[in-house]
Amino acid sequence: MAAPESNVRPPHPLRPGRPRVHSSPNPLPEYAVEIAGLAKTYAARRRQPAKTALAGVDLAIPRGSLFGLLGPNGAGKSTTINILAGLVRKTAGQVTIWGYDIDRQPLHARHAIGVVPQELHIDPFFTPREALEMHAGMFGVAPAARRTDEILAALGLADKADAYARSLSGGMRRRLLIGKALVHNPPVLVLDEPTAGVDVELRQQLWSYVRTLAGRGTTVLLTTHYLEEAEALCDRIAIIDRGQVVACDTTRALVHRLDRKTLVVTVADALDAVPAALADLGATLLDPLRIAFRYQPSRTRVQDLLGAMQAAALSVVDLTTEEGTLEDAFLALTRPPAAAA
Ligand SMILES: Nc1ncnc2c1ncn2[C@@H]1O[C@H](COP(=O)(O)OP(=O)(O)OP(=O)(O)O)[C@@H](O)[C@H]1O
Repeated sequence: MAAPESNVRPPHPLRPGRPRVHSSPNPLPEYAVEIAGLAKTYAARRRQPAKTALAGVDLAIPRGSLFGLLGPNGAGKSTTINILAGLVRKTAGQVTIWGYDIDRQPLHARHAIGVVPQELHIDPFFTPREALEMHAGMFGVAPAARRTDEILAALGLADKADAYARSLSGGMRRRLLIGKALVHNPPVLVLDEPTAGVDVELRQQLWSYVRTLAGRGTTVLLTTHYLEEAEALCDRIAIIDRGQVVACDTTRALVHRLDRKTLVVTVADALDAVPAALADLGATLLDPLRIAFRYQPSRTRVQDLLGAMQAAALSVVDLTTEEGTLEDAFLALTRPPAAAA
């Protein structure tokens, strides 16, 4: 499949099918998506009170990044994505996609983005080939400029190109939805929970395809509930909670920021309990031969912990250290429902 050409403007909405080489002085925006002060309050309906889903979100997604948007249920992830996709109207704030303001240049903005929705809704009466062709038509991509066969092949759907969509498995449907989001060759691809409910093998396939797209220059924004997915795929992550961004950093820095590590020491002789001096340093007994120290690397040196072991006349046989995980960072940064105001 041809590389999405990030230096090529999406097709002009009024002159479809003819992507134009960007002629502005700043052909490649520094940020593929910029969001400032984004707010959304869903209006009250019947017995439902008004609901503020986003309360001033600021996000800058660097061009070419694989960016993860994480957050607990109801945090505002889908609302953010639906605003980018033009499906939900924001209450306040500014959004640009590939440099196009979604209020002032909505058609350009929409052509710069492909959105893969969470729901696996596919019209059962169209084959994958027909579905892609129709979608390309909707975006005004001229027949000669369409890449239907390329996309079907890249997504492993070539042999199902002319099958009824209703005969496709869940995984194939998900891939077809990705294909639909790519027909107009957008520089920004948004995946809302791309691997929810898919098996391990397909998850690996999708990850690999997402990495390929990112490697070719497509900016990818994905939401996921699977923290290991974000950790494995994303170079930057924003954590959103109750409509606000509570952290936004490189994946590595987020984990590092936790400032928590665990040192596990194996001792030569079985213990009934940790000596009091070690308990004061945060040590606990994992089993009679292993002591765990949970410590903050910024405050405590491993050398000091080992010194305390020696002072307690314990003979060390082996030791390992464990970093915090993204899950630890996520839990530390988001509030459980009970702690909510
Ligand atoms: N159409 C709507 N009308 C009223 N409230 C809504 C609507 N859509 C979402 N909400 C509310 O807005 C808040 C944010 O919802 P949103 O779907 O954006 O969160 P999310 O982070 O995507 O959650 P999840 O991970 O569960 O999909 C929630 O409290 C939700 O109930």
